[in-house]
Amino acid sequence: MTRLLWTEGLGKTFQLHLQGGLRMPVLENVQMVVEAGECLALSGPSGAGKSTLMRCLYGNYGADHGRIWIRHEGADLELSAADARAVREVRRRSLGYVSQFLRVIPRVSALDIVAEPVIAQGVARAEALRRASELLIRLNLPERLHGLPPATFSGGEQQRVNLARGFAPRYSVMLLDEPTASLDAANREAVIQLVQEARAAGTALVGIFHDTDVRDRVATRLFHVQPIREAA
Ligand SMILES: Nc1ncnc2c1ncn2[C@@H]1O[C@H](COP(=O)(O)OP(=O)(O)OP(=O)(O)O)[C@@H](O)[C@H]1O
Repeated sequence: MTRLLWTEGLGKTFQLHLQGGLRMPVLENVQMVVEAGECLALSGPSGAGKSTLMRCLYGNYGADHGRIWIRHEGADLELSAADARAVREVRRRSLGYVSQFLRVIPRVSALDIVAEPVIAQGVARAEALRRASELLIRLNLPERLHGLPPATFSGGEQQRVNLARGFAPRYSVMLLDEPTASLDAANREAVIQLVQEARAAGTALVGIFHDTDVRDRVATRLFHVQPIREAA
């Protein structure tokens, strides 16, 4: 099997400067591997560190201990040691992140928001727009909304634009943070299909799915994030 994203002894401690420098260890010695075609669902109680782990994997939080590796452009790259330019390149080519909320850009249409990361990969604009439109239709976003900026869209509509933007570039590794949180049954189904197609194409996915029905249908494996008992 081909591992696409993995950690070695990953640790993360927050330091609370406003609380006299109190140290809050959240992740300790995390050994996680996700292979091509797998969808790993992070489990563990509220506050265990699932979102923190996702943010470390995307490079938003630095790791205090251990390493994070990603398969990028045919080679193993240590993401936890990569400089900002290399992280940007990994995010452009290999690593996608679908957060719960869309970052709306004033005056940019839903279609352009979805097509933008595809164009950034070097795909021709017409093809990127075609892919964007196809995904928005699959996610049931009414066509009259495709040309409008999503600032005034409903929460569920914005989340679907965000999902389309996440899936359009066909990254080899995807991180999904509650991708179905504000979706109705039909749209949850569309997301489940997208995850299954991505897996079939060899994508490795890591997700937080609080909806257990969705989790049972998309996850190939659970990864338990162990809560740490005491603050140091
Ligand atoms: N930026 C931060 N600064 C300080 N502490 C933080 C920060 N982010 C998270 N934490 C703490 O780390 C712990 C883990 O939080 P995290 O959001 O990763 O948990 P979670 O497992 O995703 O929880 P939930 O299922 O409720 O979303 C919590 O105790 C939280 O208060």
